[in-house]
Amino acid sequence: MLAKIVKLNNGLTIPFMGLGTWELTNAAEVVKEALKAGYRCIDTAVLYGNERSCAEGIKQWISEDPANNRRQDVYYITKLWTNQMGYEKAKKAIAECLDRIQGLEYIDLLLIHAPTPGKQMRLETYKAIQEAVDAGVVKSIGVSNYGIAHVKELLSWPGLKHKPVANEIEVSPWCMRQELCDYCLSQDIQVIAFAPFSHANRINDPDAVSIAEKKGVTPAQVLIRWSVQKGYIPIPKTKTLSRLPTNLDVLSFELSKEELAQLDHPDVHDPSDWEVTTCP
Ligand SMILES: NC(=O)C1=CN([C@@H]2O[C@H](COP(=O)(O)OP(=O)(O)OC[C@H]3O[C@@H](n4cnc5c(N)ncnc54)[C@H](OP(=O)(O)O)[C@@H]3O)[C@@H](O)[C@H]2O)C=CC1
Ligand SMILES: O=C1Nc2ccccc2C1=O
Repeated sequence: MLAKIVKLNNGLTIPFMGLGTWELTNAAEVVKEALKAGYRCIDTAVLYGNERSCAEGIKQWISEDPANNRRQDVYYITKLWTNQMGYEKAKKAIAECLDRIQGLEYIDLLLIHAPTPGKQMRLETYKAIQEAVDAGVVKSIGVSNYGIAHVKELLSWPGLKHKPVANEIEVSPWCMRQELCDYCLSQDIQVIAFAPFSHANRINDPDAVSIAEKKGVTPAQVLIRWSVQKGYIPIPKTKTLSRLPTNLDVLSFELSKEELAQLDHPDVHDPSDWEVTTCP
């Protein structure tokens, strides 16, 4: 039986999957409906331009039933964009993130969106986000799109005070990143798996479709379940309200070892978005 929450290396927990919000223009509505359907983790970013709207959806959900829908039951993730890196810029950017979600009080997980601006910027930014944890306005911190070398750089940095709890990276059967995922998990860093459908490019994959038909579920559920069974935290996106409950319903069935192997494509590396895990 898979747990609905995953323990982080700082003792806190994160829901077993989340809702992606990239390109959601009606984020408030989708987020509120997702929470009503049972989602408890929302992934946004400064880049997406919808942090305010995501927060609005969370606040609306809380206000509909404040006795049962509580702030602490929702896990809110956001990310600093590459032009907000560097110590001073990151400090300012964190204040702006908090300002946009007024009423939610804190960010559950703040990530550095990408390693691209270079070592000095990465570590200066990390210093700033560590201070946000010390100030109590951010509960956990982590990274995104970091490769093994970037994670090692951070773990061996003398200034490290709060270990990253997660690395958000693209992972799907067509972008398995086995070495990177294994390395993160070996360091007790959770893998948040973005683009589990490879941006919908792979939703009609014949293997996913045939396994789905056999089990009476959708190919999307099969791909999300693949990620969960690998030990990752998938964050599929949908703007289609009717897809929210089925995408979340992945704990009621199981993929066999053979089915997992049928889906695996260890020799394929086909990222759907960007590939920056190997940048200097
Ligand atoms: N840290 C980073 O650098 C990155 C992070 N991310 C995060 O990961 C999230 C997920 O990745 P994303 O790129 O959105 O791609 P996904 O792999 O989640 O695919 C989303 C697409 O799948 C479609 N879809 C969703 N559910 C179903 C279903 N049940 N049946 C058929 N089609 C379906 C959606 O269509 P529709 O919406 O029309 O229903 C949409 O077109 C992002 O939203 C973002 O939060 C993504 C990329 C980079
Ligand atoms: O969700 C995302 N989609 C993207 C496309 C390009 C770069 C970053 C991202 C995201 O974070």
